[in-house]
Amino acid sequence: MSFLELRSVTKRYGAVAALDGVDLTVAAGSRTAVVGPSGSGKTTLLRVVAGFEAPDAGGVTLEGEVLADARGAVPAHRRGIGVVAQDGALFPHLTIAENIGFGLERGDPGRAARIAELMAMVGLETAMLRRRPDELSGGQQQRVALARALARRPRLMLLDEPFSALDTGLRASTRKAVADLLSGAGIATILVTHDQAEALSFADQVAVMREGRLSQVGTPRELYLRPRDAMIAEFLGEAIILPARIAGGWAECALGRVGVDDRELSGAAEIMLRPEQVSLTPVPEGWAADAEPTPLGEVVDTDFAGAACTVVVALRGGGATPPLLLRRSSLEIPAVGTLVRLAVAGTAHVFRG
Ligand SMILES: Nc1ncnc2c1ncn2[C@@H]1O[C@H](COP(=O)(O)OP(=O)(O)OP(=O)(O)O)[C@@H](O)[C@H]1O
Repeated sequence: MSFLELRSVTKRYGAVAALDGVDLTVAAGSRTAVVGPSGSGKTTLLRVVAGFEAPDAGGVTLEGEVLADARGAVPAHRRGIGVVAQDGALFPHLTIAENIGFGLERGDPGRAARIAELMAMVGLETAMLRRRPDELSGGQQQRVALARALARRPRLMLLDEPFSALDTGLRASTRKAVADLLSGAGIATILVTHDQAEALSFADQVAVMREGRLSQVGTPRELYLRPRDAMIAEFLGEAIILPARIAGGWAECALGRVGVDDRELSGAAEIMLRPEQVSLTPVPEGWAADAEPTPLGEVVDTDFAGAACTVVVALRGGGATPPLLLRRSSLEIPAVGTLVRLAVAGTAHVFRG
């Protein structure tokens, strides 16, 4: 039995199928990230699990308990599920202590201690308890929202883009702190995010949504290295997609002969490489071509961006192949016009049509 199971869940708004027969399972204590284009149904999925919406068809079970099916739905406050929204949605007129304690019994003698414990869990100073939300930074407010959601000891935590309002550095550190906290507490989590790097680093399982359906579900590594199609490939990072002829586990393509991850397929197909698989070495003056043909290219553009600068390379004899967009550190950017040799590390992924 899975911890959380969605079976053929459908949710319509008029003519729009926001969810169209979604099957998803989430293991106890695991972290799932849901990504997909705007309007693909990610928030609706969370709302159905939380109990803010009832599915039109299909069912949701948590630890074997039916939360929603054709017969009805358990109300949101009886599901034991915590929710943190994009803006934290704190009550602006209440103090931090009152916000965190909102779902706790007023007369409970252990209330103050529990609030202090939750503050410590999310790494906030108890001195902040008397402040109001607008006296805290965005990252601190998100931690308070998390503490409030943790207060009732949820079985499952739903995070709807909780880090999107934070700047890059704070976002990464808050995400790490939240991930460690939820894992430490053994709470299964579903995170909705627009940020592919966030999805890949946060989750054990990534689910890609498209038009109300799950296009692919797998580990971050599977989805990044073996996406089912070009849309998923490009959704999860930069991709070099080339036409190729495949035979015996090798592809002939604009980058020469490249090993592929599909030994059975033969014939024409598209292959995918991640930019970090392609290395470039400037060709020295007076260099004579090897007996072994080496793919060559010319640097036609560069863009400085610190640790991950862009180097655009037009392939020599690449025909209609668009220039390759590669990433290099600030120490390794060749000048525009440099002739470079290209080499591929690892295998290319073949899209099976
Ligand atoms: N309350 C509603 N009434 C009518 N249509 C809705 C409602 N909520 C969502 N929809 C529609 O359902 C579809 C899925 O919306 P949803 O908010 O789940 O997408 P999303 O993937 O979370 O999008 P985003 O990334 O932009 O937040 C969209 O076409 C949206 O317009």
